[in-house]
Amino acid sequence: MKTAAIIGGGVIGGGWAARFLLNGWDVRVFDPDPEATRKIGEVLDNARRSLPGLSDTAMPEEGRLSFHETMSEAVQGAQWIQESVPERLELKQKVYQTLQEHCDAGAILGSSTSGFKPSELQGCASRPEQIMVAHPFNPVYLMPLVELVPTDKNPPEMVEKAKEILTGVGMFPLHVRKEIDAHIADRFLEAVWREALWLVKDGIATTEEIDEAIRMGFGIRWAQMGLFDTYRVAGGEAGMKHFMAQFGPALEWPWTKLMDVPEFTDELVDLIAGQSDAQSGHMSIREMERIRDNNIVSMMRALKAQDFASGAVLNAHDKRLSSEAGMVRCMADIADPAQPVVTVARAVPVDWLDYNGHMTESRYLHAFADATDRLMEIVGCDQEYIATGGSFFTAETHIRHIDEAHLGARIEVRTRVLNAEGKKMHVWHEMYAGDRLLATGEHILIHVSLETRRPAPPSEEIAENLRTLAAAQAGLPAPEGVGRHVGQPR
Ligand SMILES: NC(=O)C1=CN([C@@H]2O[C@H](COP(=O)(O)OP(=O)(O)OC[C@H]3O[C@@H](n4cnc5c(N)ncnc54)[C@H](O)[C@@H]3O)[C@@H](O)[C@H]2O)C=CC1
Ligand SMILES: C[N+](C)(C)CC(=O)CC(=O)[O-]
Repeated sequence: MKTAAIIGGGVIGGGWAARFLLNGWDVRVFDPDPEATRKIGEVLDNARRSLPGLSDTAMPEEGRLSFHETMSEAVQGAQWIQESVPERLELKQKVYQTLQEHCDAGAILGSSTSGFKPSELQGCASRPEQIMVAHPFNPVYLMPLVELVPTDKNPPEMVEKAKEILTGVGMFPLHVRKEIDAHIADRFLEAVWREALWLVKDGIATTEEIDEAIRMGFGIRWAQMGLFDTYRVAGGEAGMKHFMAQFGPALEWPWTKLMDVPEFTDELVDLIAGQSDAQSGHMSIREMERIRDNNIVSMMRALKAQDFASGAVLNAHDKRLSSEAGMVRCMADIADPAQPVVTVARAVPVDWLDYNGHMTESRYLHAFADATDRLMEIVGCDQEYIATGGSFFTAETHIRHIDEAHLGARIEVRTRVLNAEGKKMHVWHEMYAGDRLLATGEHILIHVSLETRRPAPPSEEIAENLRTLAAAQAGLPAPEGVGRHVGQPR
């Protein structure tokens, strides 16, 4: 059993709890705050409505969540212990001393610290080799990045194990090779934060104007290509050297106030907080979290389609989840060919919804098209085969929309091959949420040559696999609604 202990269940600990739990781990929480159960419950509600939407395959069954009165009880049986107590070094060191009196010597202790170096955390620990920084980003259940900062006290196999575990819960562990205050990413955030404080303090821009400057421009660019690749492209055909030649001199100009820190007076705090209230005070933090989560999921799903940056991390995680869930990928995986084959299992993501608050009509076809793609792969019409010049084109589709699906609903498509003769394949999909039939899709596909773009016979292997499925499933009752057309009299 995979078990994680979460020590400190605030903003970040709650996010870690959701990340592990929704990826199938049992999660044991210790937090002395009497409100911790409620707070984590609310974070979990948000995670449940957003995280499954990042996957194009079903997430595993949730693990078990438990709350414990003591740290010693919480760490029992945990292979991963994530410390997310407030950012105070002496508090964190004290927590490690207690943890190490009770936890397994082989467990990994990750710290969420935004800025302390791992050597500082290991300072007075009895087993420093267990402790490393695992610095996440908020919301931890959606953001892939975790800065993993070990020291030379951590055995390399423990560092590898840590990477494996973090990858296994869908994260992107960035190995920070040399420890430094605030790691890599927080140094940037700190620089931007400082500059922004100056702009507000000096009355140049409001908090809202600064946010617009980020979200309408470089924030979008950074999310997909980062800093250096973005500037390389900005250098035009001559690339990075030209970019640096053009903008290098600006380093000498007064383009930044980064060397100075604005004095953190009550006046400055009130100025920023007042502008921030005016900007977004009409929304609750939970509401803002939901808006943020919808946006992040939609943007990352767009990157998924490009298999790029965080989208590539999500695709790799989907592959792992799909194989762990035992999704059928080839004929040999099919346990009983006489039964419909499960070709899609997933949650309804936020970008599949419409103004009626349910899965929009085109996404029914999207899901059925994914199911057909999976069937093609199963019978041998996979990427490798397609590269040889054969494929299927869809010639006709009839969808019946029978029931609604809402955000986060787990849907499953069960597929039958009704007929497969020569170049033609007749497919029947049924989409379910639990026992509820949501839709049926009936499709005729024609095998084609990608060279002539005309019908052509499939390979003998594909033809044989299709015949096998059609013959095995022929004993099932004819599907209700098969062969129907839009029959409304004029
Ligand atoms: N908030 C953020 O944006 C980020 C914070 N971090 C880091 O995560 C850590 C936690 O920060 P937040 O979650 O933001 O703080 P938070 O204040 O939301 O949560 C801290 C939690 O720790 C609990 N706690 C206090 N003493 C404890 C103890 N002795 N044992 C167990 N729990 C205890 C508190 O009751 C509280 O629920 C910090 O090290 C912070 O630097 C990392 C990434 C982002
Ligand atoms: C502001 N912060 C230093 C706590 C930020 C982080 O540590 C990471 C994040 O999520 O922005």
